[in-house]
Amino acid sequence: MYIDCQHLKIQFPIYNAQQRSIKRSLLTIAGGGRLSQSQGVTMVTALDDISFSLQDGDRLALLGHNGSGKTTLLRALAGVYSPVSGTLKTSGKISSLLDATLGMEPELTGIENIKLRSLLLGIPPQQLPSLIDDVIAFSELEEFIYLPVRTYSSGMILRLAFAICTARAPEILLMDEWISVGDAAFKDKAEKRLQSFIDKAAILVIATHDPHLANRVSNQQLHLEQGKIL
Ligand SMILES: Nc1ncnc2c1ncn2[C@@H]1O[C@H](COP(=O)(O)OP(=O)(O)OP(=O)(O)O)[C@@H](O)[C@H]1O
Repeated sequence: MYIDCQHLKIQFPIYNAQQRSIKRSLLTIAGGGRLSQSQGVTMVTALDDISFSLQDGDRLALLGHNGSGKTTLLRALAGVYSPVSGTLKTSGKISSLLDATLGMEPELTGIENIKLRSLLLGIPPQQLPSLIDDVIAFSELEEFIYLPVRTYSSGMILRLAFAICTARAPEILLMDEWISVGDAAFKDKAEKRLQSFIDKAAILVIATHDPHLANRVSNQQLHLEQGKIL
């Protein structure tokens, strides 16, 4: 498994920055050239000339101030954004803990949501019964697992989503900050499961503002500033 990223550039066109005065003031504020004009459209350069390679066993922490490009890089790795230039090659199944509750269907029961997620994650049907047992036991939702998810509290939805997302070992794992789930009693249990889930990943990329966490979980760090590597 690997990630090979060379000279990656990601830009966003902003189509509604129409007024000349807005454009001029934005371009002035931006300094370092992150906002530019192309054929009358304002472009934000979120990432510019990003190169790195990761192999099995690598744990990369992305550090940087708000707006430095960490989330954009994770989304590009997940295939959400295509590069304007540069190349991004990956080998291995990518799992992302960017938004655990994404894709949860409120009208379906807990059990049905587990089945739906398993399908989306490509889990073989023969593994489904043990996965369902594991998620039910871990999430502690008991008989609520047979009710529609819209009847759950926000904490119950998070428990279910977290239990599903962390049920199978990932190959390449992308995380935006360290996720924290549930009340005090559940948090300890969730932390242990998360740590063992991360340990099983061949490659980890985590964005964080916390240098202590970065030192604890990573063996490589990338400091971003205004979309570039410092
Ligand atoms: N969909 C979008 N459209 C336009 N600009 C965007 C979009 N997404 C991100 N940007 C811009 O790209 C830059 C990088 O944003 P990004 O969300 O990657 O930063 P970040 O390092 O994750 O910040 P934070 O620590 O606040 O989460 C910012 O200037 C932001 O305004």
